[in-house]
Order: sequence, then structure tokens, then C-alpha cells
Amino acid sequence: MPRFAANLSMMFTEVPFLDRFDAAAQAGFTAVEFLFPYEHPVEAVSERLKRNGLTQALFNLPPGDWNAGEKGFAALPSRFNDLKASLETALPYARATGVKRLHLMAGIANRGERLAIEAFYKSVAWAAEFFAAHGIDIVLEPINPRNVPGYFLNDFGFARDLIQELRLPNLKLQFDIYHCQIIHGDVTMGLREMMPIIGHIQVASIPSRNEPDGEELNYPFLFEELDRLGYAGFVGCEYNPRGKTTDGLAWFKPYAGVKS
Ligand SMILES: O=C(O)[C@@H](O)C(=O)CO
Ligand SMILES: [Mg+2]
Repeated sequence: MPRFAANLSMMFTEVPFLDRFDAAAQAGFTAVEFLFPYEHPVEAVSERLKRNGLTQALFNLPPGDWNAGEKGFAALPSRFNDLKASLETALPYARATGVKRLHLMAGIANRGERLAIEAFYKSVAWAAEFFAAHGIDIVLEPINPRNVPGYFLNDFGFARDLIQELRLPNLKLQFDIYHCQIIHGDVTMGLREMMPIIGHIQVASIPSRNEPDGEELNYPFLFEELDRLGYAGFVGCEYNPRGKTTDGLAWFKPYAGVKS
């Protein structure tokens, strides 16, 4: 049975960020993920996790100025020093939360440009080697161009090839089923093919990005498929609830309380 992680950047937004840990635990989640913890003191984040007996499944490395439209800078040749600094910023949060995987964002850049590709390979290798020493995986997530126009990493095949080429044991794929369906379709075959390199999975309905309970994909089938494929990682619930978060958890009832 999949182990679900509540995404606290999108779920439980009825309450302030730190209170979402309590809300997720009360709803039966045993793990959480979120985009960025950096506005909050590291001690406060780890205290909420511990108080609620939650596992931190994932968070993202600093993306640069998110409100100004930055989405990371791993593929931006001129931002390598920022990339290196961002790893140091994330490290105390990683240590305090015990997280085992961090998402490195590529940034807005043209995948047709050689310099952007070279910068991405260099940044990915640097980040993976930096965190290998701490027993932490780096995960790369292809993102669909409708949600983030111009995002460098917008193709699952490109991400797979890079991961296989670099052959770094702690470099994995973040397979967001919502993005895969929008970019390529054929989600089940994608999961079967890429399972050996998948380090994290996320879900939402398509096209609304609401609860994973209908619309374009048959999630009960996909959740059983993850079991058939022996997936032992987390499934992040990265969706915008249609209404109150707890009102939309009928799909989650069979999985509530599954231990991390
Ligand atoms: O799918 C997404 O949007 C997220 O997983 C993310 O990390 C970047 O926004
Ligand atoms: Mg995602």
C-alpha cells in the first residue's frame, strides 16, 4: 500500500504553515512534504515534525526569488555560485528534519542551448555529490510547460537519460504523475520503465490538479500498480483541494495511518 505524504504547500492551507503539520497528522498522514521551509526557523519545523511523529518525505532546495518568477537556477550558467550557496542554506533543514531526498529545480532556461545543458549537468553532479556525504538523494522533476512556461526540465526522457548517464547512486527521478500525463501521457508504461530510477512520486487529478480521485486517470489502478512494481518510496499529495482539505479526503481513507 502506498505511503502518502501530505503536501503542506498545497493542502491544509486553511491554517498557518506550521499548524499544517498538526492538521496532516490528525487527518491520518504519517509523512509530509512541502516546497520550501526557509521562511521558518529550522527548530520550529523539526519540532512540529517530532511532536506529530511525522516523517519528512521531501522538500525543495532554495529556488531563488520565487515571487519574481525564479524556479531554481541549476541550468543557469551564471548562477553556479548561487547554486552552491543554496545547498548550504538547505543543509541545516535537511539535518534537522531527517529528510532523505531533496528536489533540485532547474530554472527557466532553453533546453536547446548547449551552455544551459552543460550548466545543468554540472549543477546536478555538484548537488548530488554534496548531499551524498549526508546520505541524501537529489531528485529531478520534469515539469509541464502549461504550469511553468519556459522551464528547462520539461521532458521525462531527457531527465531519465541524464540520470542514467551521470550514474550517481544518489541521483533519482521525481515522477510527478500530473506532469507526466500532461507532457507525455502513457503514465503506467512510464512508471514501469523508469521505476528503477524513481526516488519520489507525486499525484493530483488531471487536468484540475485537485484530489486524485477521478478525472483523466484511474488512481486506484495506479496505486495498485505502484505496489505491483514494488515501489517503497513516498507518494506526495501535491494537489489543490477543491474545498476544505479534510472534506476532500474520501480517496485517502483506505490509506490513512500507513506507517512511514
Ligand atoms: O510539481 C511541482 O510543481 C512541484 O513538485 C515542484 O517542486 C515545483 O513547483
Ligand atoms: Mg511536483
